[in-house]
Amino acid sequence: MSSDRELREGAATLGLCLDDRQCERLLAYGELILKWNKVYNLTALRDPASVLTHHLLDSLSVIVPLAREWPGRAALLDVGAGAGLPGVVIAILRNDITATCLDAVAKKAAFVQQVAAELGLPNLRGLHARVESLTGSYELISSRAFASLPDFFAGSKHLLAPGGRWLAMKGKMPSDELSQVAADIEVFHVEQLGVPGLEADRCIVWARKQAA
Ligand SMILES: C[S@@+](CC[C@H](N)C(=O)[O-])C[C@H]1O[C@@H](n2cnc3c(N)ncnc32)[C@H](O)[C@@H]1O
Repeated sequence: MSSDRELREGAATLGLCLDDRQCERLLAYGELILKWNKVYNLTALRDPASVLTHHLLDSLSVIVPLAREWPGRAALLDVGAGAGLPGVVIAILRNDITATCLDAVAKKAAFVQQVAAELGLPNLRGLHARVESLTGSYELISSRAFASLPDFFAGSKHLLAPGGRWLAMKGKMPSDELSQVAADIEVFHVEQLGVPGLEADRCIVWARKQAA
C-alpha cells in the first residue's frame, strides 16, 4: 500500500490532519481492498497508488464538507457502497457517525462486514439489500458512482429521516440530472472539489426534502 506520508500529505491538502490511528486504518483498508479484490470483485484498480488517490483521497474529500454540514452524531446510509466507498472512510474519520454500507451484491456487503471486524470499527456495518426494499431511517444518505440524481433520490426518499440530508458524490457538474430532480426535493448546495492526484472533476450535491 502507498506510504503513510502520501496519505497524510493528500489529506492535508483536503484540510484534514489525520491522527496515527486514522492513517493506519485507512492504509489497512486500502490493503484489504487489494487483497480481497479477486474474491469479492471490488474495484477495477490494481495498484496501491491508484487505490490511494481514486478511493481513499477521493472519499476523504467529503469529510470537511460533511463536518460543516453535519457536525454531530448521525446514522448514515451509503447506498450502492460496493467496497465501502465512501462509507468506510467516513466511519474511520467520524466515530460519531454510524455508517451502514448498503449493496445489492451480498459479497460486497460481506466484505464491509469483514473490514469492520478487522479494523475494529463498531460504527460500521455492511448490509445486503436493494435500496428500494430497505426500511429504516437515516439522517444522512450518501452515494458515489451509484445512479443518476433523480434515481438516487427517488430510490432512497423513504429512508431519509426528517431534517436529513443527501450527499451525492458526482464527477463533473451533473447539470442535466439536476434539471430532472423531482419538485419535492431541494438541491440546496453543489460544491466543486479538488482531489490531490486526481485530474478529474469532482463535486458534491447536497439535497433535502422540500419543507411541506
Ligand atoms: C459503480 S458501484 C460504486 C461502488 C462504490 N460506491 C464506489 O464508489 O466505488 C455501484 C454499486 O451499486 C450497487 N447497486 C446497484 N443497484 C443497487 C440497488 N438498487 N440497491 C443497492 N445497491 C445497488 C452495485 O452492486 C454496485 O456495487
